[in-house]
Amino acid sequence: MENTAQSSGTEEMLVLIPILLLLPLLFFILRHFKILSSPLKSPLVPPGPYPWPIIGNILQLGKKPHVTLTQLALNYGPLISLRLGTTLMVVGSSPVVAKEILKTHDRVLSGRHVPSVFAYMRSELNNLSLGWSLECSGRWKFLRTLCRAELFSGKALESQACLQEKKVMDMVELLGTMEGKVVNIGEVIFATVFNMLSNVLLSRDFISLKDESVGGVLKGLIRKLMEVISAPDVSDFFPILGRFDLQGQKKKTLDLIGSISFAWADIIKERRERKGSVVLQEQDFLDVMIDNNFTDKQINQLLLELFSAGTETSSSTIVWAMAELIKNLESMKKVREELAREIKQDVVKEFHLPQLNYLQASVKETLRLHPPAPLLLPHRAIESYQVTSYTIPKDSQVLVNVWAIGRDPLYWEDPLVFKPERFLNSALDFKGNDFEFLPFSAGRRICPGLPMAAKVVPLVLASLIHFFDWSLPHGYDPEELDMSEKFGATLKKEQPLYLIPKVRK
Ligand code: HEM
Repeated sequence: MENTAQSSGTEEMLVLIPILLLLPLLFFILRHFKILSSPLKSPLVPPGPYPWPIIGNILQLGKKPHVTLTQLALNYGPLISLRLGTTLMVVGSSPVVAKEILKTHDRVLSGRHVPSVFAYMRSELNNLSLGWSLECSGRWKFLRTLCRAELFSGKALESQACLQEKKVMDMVELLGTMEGKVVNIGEVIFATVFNMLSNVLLSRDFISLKDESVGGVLKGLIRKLMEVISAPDVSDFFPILGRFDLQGQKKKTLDLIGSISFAWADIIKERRERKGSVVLQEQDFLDVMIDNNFTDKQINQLLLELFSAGTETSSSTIVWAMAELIKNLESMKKVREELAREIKQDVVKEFHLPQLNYLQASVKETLRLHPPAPLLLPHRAIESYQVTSYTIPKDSQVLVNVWAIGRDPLYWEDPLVFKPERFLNSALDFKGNDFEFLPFSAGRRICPGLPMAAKVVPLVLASLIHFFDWSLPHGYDPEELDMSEKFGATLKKEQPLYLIPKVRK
C-alpha cells in the first residue's frame, strides 16, 4: 500500500505514453460509431485544472501526485477534481473537507476504488477482501471483525508481545555483529517487521536476517507487486479498455501473486493435513482462516493484503523516524535520555512503551511529515453525493491528501520542522478523531492494523536507539536526508538510509 499514489514506474510510463497518444484516435472512432457515450458531463463538480480532451489531467499528476495535488489545492481550494480519462478523481486537502469525506459522508464515500488489476477478485474470490472490497459489505465486515479479534485486539496484541520482542532482539543481535560496518538500515528493519508479522500469521520467519542482502526473493516480489499495482494503468482511466490489458498489468499482477503465494503454499497444505490428524495447541492466523473454511485462494489474498499493507508502511515509518532523529540531534538526545531513564540496562519490552512519551511523540511527528499512504487508499463514491456545495458523481475516486494536511501552516506551526514537542502534553492522536492528523485515515475504512503498528513501530525504534549509537558513513551529507517534498513519501526506495551502528555499553 505504501505510496499507493506514487507511481513507481518509468517502465510503465514508457508503455503508457504511446497508448495515451493513440487514445484520441480510438475514442474518436468509438464516439463516431456511438459505442462510447460522452465522458462525464456532470453537474457542479469540484473545481480543478482544465482537462485535456479525452486524457483529461492524467499527464499533470506527475511522479509524486500528493505533491502535485497539494499545489493544485493552493490554486483551486481544499476540494478539487481532476479528470483521469473517463474517471473523475476528487481530492480533499483540509481537515474540514477530510471530516466531510471520512465522517459526515462516510457511508457513501467509503466504497473502494479497486484497481482494474484486481477485477479478477470479484469472480474468483467472491469479493472476500479487506482492502479491495468494493463496499463495506457484510463479507468485508466479517473480515474486519475476524482480523480485529484475532490480530489487533488488546488481547491478541498481548499474546503477540513475546514473539515481537524476540524478533526485535534477533535484529539487535544481528546489528551487534555489524558494529562499525555500513548498514542499509531499511533492509534490516523491513526484514524484522516482515518476520514479526509472518510469525503471527504463519508461525514462521520468511526473511533470513543473515542473508547477504537481507531480504531475499520474497521481499523483491512483494515490492514489485506494490509497484505494479500503483503504476498508472490505462484500464483505470478508461475502464472500457480493461479487458484488453494493454499494458500487461493484470498479467504481471497475477504472475507476481502466483510467485508470492508459492512461498507459503506448502505451509497451507501441510497445516490442512495436520489439522485432520492432530489437535493443535497453539493457534496462529492460518489456523483461524482454515477453521473458518477459507479456500486456498482466499487465504492467499488475505495474507497478501496483510503483508503488503502492514510491512512497508510500518518499516518506512521507522526508517523515516531514524532519518529525522539522525538529522535532529537534539531530539535524538531526548529519546536517548528517556530510554536510559525508563529502560535502564533492560531490553525494551512492550510494557515500557506507554512510559516513552518523547519516543511516541517522535513517531507521531514522523507520521505527520511522512505518512506512508499520503493519499490514503482511493475511496469510491457509492452514489452521487453532495459535499460542501459540490456534487461528487457516483463511482468517482475520492482521496484525502493527508500529506498536505499534515504540512498545512494553518494547522501546524513551523510545519516543515521536525518537532516532537508539539505532541507532548497534547491530546492529538492518530486514531481518526483529529482531522488535521490522519496517517491511518478515519471512519469505516480506517486502517485496521493501527493497534499493531502503534506497538511495532515504537518497539523497533526504541530498541534501535537504546542499543546503538548511529552515525552516517563518512562523506554522507546529512543534507542528503532531505526532509522536504524531494523524496515524497518514500525514503528507502529513492535514497536508502545507510548508517553505522556502534554498540552502546
Ligand atoms: C505505520 C503503519 C501503517 C499506516 C500509516 C497505515 C495506514 C493505512 C491507511 C492510510 C489505510 C487506508 C485507509 C483508507 O482507505 O481510508 C490503510 C488501510 C489498511 N491497512 Fe494500514 N497502515 C499501517 C499499518 C498496517 C498494518 C500493520 C496492517 C496489518 C498487519 C495494516 C493493514 C491494513 C489493511 C488490511 C487496510 C485496508 C482496510 C480496508 O480497506 O478496509 N496496516 N492503512
